Amino acid sequence: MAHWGYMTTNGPSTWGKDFPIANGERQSPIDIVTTAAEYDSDVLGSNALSTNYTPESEVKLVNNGHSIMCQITKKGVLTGGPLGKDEYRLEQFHLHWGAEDNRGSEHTVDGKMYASELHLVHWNASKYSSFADAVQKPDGLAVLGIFITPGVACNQFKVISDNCGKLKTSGAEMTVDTTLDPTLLLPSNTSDYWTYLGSLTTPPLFESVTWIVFKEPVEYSKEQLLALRNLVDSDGNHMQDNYRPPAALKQRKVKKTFT
Ligand SMILES: CN[C@H]1CN(c2cccc(OC)c2)S(=O)(=O)c2sc(S(N)(=O)=O)cc21
Ligand SMILES: [Zn+2]
Repeated sequence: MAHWGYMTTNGPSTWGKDFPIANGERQSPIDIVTTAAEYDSDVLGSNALSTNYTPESEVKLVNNGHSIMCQITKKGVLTGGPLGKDEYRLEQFHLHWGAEDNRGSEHTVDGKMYASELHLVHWNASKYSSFADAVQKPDGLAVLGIFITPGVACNQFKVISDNCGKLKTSGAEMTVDTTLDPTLLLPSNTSDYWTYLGSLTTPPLFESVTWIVFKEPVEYSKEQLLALRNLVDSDGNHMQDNYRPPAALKQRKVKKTFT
């Protein structure tokens, strides 16, 4: 098969050919229907979600042909909330975005799409020995989803948006000699989120992700969003609209931590 992507010929509607799990029981993203989400105080209220990230001393950026990714080298831990006592290690973060501000996020909220969505990918280091070991396990991964909306610039994201111009071709990598604290990429309110069991939103679409999607969006400037749209994908086209549309909820419940 031609390499998967987001064009008509290789996009989300074709992924089921090579990745039949595309039509599975716990696929992501989903449309979050806010009135159907269930407040669940015992599981969520008892131990708050907590992040303990170590700032990166240098920033490793990769254009992987589908997104721009930052490889994490320091020890960063996510635990609590739906993850219980398990400690999930931060592995990488990347984004999905649209060609215009009216689209680009993967999760939607009552049908509303945001301009972009940032994903911080973690693996269950309490139960598995490596990312590769965890990536296919039903409780192997946890991804924080942060909605991005046009507004003021996000200072911590500058190191990425300022270097997109040097990562214009698929496979391009660079290391920027500056620090980056992933904590500062999160919204100020990290108590209010939706959570559900889902999957990777790209091939191989493994059903191994506990999704945690924050209610509060983060603002990026127009210039920062434009920088993402100037990246080039593995087919040599402008990398944009690299989002999968919502999949069926099937027999799942979305939980929320706020009333
Ligand atoms: C291309 N994108 C995926 C890359 N991955 C990957 C890397 C190595 C091996 C592997 O399977 C064998 C998968 S990944 O696990 O880091 C993730 S997370 C994710 S998302 N959008 O759901 O947050 C997409 C991808
Ligand atoms: Zn993603």
